[in-house]
Amino acid sequence: MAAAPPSTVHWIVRMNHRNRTVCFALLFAALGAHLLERPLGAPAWAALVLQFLIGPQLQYLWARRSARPVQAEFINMLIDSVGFGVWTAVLGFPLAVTLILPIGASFNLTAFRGLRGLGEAVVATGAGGLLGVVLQDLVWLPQAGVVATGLAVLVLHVFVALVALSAHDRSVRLHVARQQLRASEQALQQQLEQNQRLHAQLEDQAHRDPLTGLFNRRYLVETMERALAQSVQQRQALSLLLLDLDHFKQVNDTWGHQIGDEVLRAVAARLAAHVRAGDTVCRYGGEEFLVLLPGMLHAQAEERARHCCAELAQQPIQVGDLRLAMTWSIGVASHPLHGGSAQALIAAADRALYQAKHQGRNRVAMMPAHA
Ligand SMILES: Nc1nc2c(ncn2[C@@H]2O[C@H](COP(=O)(O)OP(=O)(O)OP(=O)(O)O)[C@@H](O)[C@H]2O)c(=O)[nH]1
Repeated sequence: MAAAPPSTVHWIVRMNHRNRTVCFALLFAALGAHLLERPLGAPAWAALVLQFLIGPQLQYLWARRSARPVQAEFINMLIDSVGFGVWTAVLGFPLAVTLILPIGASFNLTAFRGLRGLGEAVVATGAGGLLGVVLQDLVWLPQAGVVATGLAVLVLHVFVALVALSAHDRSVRLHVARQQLRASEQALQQQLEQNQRLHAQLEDQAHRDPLTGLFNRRYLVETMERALAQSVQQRQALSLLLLDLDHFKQVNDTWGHQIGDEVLRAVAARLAAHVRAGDTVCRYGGEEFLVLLPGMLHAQAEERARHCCAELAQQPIQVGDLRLAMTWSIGVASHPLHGGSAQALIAAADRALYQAKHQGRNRVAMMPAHA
């Protein structure tokens, strides 16, 4: 069965309507029993019916249609308090009624409006009492019959029980709502973390070459600008190696493009395995790679390049059963020796690489300072 849609009537209006309907019916009986002992005529009965049987429904209709239902309900509670005062005085201040009606009025208004509500309840009930004295003169009949007294005490019990039930119901709902809120907060947090992971993954992918997994040229440009700025600031050297596989076209032509891809992957893995933590290895072009070496002096970079050259020349690339002898031609450039910008350094390394190729390949070359 589908759950009933939540009511659109404010919960204070609903709760007071339920409490009034039940308690006022009992109050009608309790005050009616007093009236039987003190016949005050038809107008008193009419007033009793109006306030305690018809009143709760009229008050509810008015409050639920009001643009400000809580404010309307507050006025309803003041009307209740004035009415209680009038009835207490008119009936001659019978003991039980004199106790429970002001208590009920104060309890309700205090629950909704705090200390201010308590003051308002006292004033409204007192004003009602004065009005009752004006209407009826001051009568003093504190004694009442057993039925009237018993009914009055029953009303107080029922009223307190109804209010306690509402408080319990609201605290249970609050607890459930808090748990739901916590669960959705957790779900949101997880979603956020997943999004952050995805974002980091995507960002990493955007910086990677899909074939070799090395950084791509775009990433290199960004990184090199940063690394250079840092080198200038810290007055440190920065070197770069531009490596190009020799006669790579022959691999493709002889063994096919797929084997060529495997060779590129294998040389990329070797390069990546031989760098320091802060170095950046990237695939610069087809069979061209670039290694950025922050803090490395030119002589050390040259040494590193020679090591790369020797290592590849001595250890052929293994692709399945194939052992392919490959060699590097490497151009070396350094900051500040060959310039202060990424563009100048790459151009110097490129010229050196061209020289290495021109001189017969499988070698390292570098340009003179600021050539
Ligand atoms: N398999 C494969 N080949 C590529 C890739 N990118 C570029 N190439 C090939 O790399 C080869 C580069 O050839 P060239 O520029 O003539 O250079 P090379 O044969 O290495 O000769 P030198 O550099 O002069 O020693 C071309 O055949 C390209 O098709 C790639 O991602 N995979």
